[in-house]
Amino acid sequence: MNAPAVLKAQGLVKQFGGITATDNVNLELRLGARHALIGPNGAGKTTLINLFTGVLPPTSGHIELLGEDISQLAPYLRVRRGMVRTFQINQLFASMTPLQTLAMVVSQQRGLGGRWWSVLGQDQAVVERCEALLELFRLTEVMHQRTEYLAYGKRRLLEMAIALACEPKVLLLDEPVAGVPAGEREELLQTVAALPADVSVLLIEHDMDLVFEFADRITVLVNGAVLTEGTPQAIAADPQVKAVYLGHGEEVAHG
Ligand SMILES: Nc1ncnc2c1ncn2[C@@H]1O[C@H](COP(=O)(O)OP(=O)(O)OP(=O)(O)O)[C@@H](O)[C@H]1O
Repeated sequence: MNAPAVLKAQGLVKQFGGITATDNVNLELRLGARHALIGPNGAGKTTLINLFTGVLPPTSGHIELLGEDISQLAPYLRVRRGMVRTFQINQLFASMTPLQTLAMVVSQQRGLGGRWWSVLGQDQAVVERCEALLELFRLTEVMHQRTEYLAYGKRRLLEMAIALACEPKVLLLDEPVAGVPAGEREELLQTVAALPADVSVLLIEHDMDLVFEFADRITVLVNGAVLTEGTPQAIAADPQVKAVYLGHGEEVAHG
């Protein structure tokens, strides 16, 4: 039997003036899924993520998180209910270290508010959670370096660690390897592969190698609408998908 859906879009529409950026999208992310959302430039991936997170209100349609309608909920309340996203653009605190950053987020998450500096080193549970996150995201060696001096790949890892520190049930991963130099890619790919199994992940990605390595399910978005959805094998073999990608100078080179 299928795992239950943790995130659902039902008849989701977003119009900007005359442009329909999201066109009656139905999508289900299942518990523990490794689900990728792909589509050529301008297909509406970013708009869909903004609808999920609540940054944009839908023109019509509904979004359900863990069985509850969250369509009207403010973005921070969606985070609190377990849906967290990472960002394509670096939004890190340059002058803080990975340890300080994570201590702040973990403390906040545990209701210890802004007292992270006094908590750090004293609250064993916070320390242990930070250590585990630093380890999982391969940041232990650089935990005392200011973020502004970290390699780009390490900063992307820190972004993911911050997202995980929010204890998500649903993680929206926005292009985790975009712009990462070849030498730092492998570490990132391995880390994405090692994300906790109970966190359901929706990956938005242009990199087809990562999509096909990672995903057990793929949704293809074209002109704001779902073109098709299926297993990686089915998507790679789909002539419609090939046509869309070849038409945009990209390639679905797996099968
Ligand atoms: N704020 C906005 N106002 C007007 N049109 C918008 C706005 N945001 C997005 N669009 C339009 O909606 C469509 C979908 O854009 P979107 O950025 O969601 O696509 P995308 O798949 O994320 O593209 P990319 O892969 O290039 O990031 C495009 O035609 C875009 O021009």
